Amino acid sequence: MTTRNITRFWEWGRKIICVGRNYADHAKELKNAVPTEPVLFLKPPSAYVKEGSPILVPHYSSNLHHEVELGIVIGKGGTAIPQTSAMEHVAGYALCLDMTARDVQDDCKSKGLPWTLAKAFNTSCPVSDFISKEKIPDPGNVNLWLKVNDKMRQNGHTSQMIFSIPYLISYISEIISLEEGDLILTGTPKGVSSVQEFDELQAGIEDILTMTFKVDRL
Ligand SMILES: O=C(O)/C=C/C(=O)CC(=O)C(=O)O
Ligand SMILES: [Mg+2]
Repeated sequence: MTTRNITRFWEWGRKIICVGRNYADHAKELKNAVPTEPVLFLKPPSAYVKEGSPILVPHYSSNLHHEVELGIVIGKGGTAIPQTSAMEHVAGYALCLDMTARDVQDDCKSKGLPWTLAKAFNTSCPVSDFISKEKIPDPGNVNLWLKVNDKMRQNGHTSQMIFSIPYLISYISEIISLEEGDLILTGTPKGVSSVQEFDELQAGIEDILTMTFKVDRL
């Protein structure tokens, strides 16, 4: 029997639950109201891509955006997890990108359709190596940044989140039971912008980790 290792959670085929509009400055830059409840959507495990492989622009989009986000790796599953014990369910963290076909998302929004085509395509979730819980003692207090071709585009701080990590774990798990190996993307700070074929994206979290991805087109 092969044993699964949580440090390679992206190979487990588990859920990716994404939180949207969790930073007021990002909600405002896209002219959205600041939410009073978390906005949720999903990506399939086929969205994962690791460094060394490219982010692919979907053939039906001409405006692919980067969104740098803190990912929470679930280590212990549960349903209706209380906020007070939520952090006991966290195995660790990952630096993630929520790649978004913004033109497609705008079209879906105007037609009242779900965001699947805009958010869930192959390679829409570039992910770093696993970051142990010990390396981030306070996940609500870390700096995230992203550069495109060496130019800083996003430079935010998780202290700016509207809904805290314990609140998100509790809120999500009441609706969608969490399982070991699931990943929660906690939303992006301001500064999202377009990327093109051949661009290089570099993202980092504090002085803990950086990751680099090239953009390609099928
Ligand atoms: O409502 C919109 O126009 C866009 C929302 C998002 O893409 C939400 C996120 O994914 C996020 O805030 O991280
Ligand atoms: Mg996002």
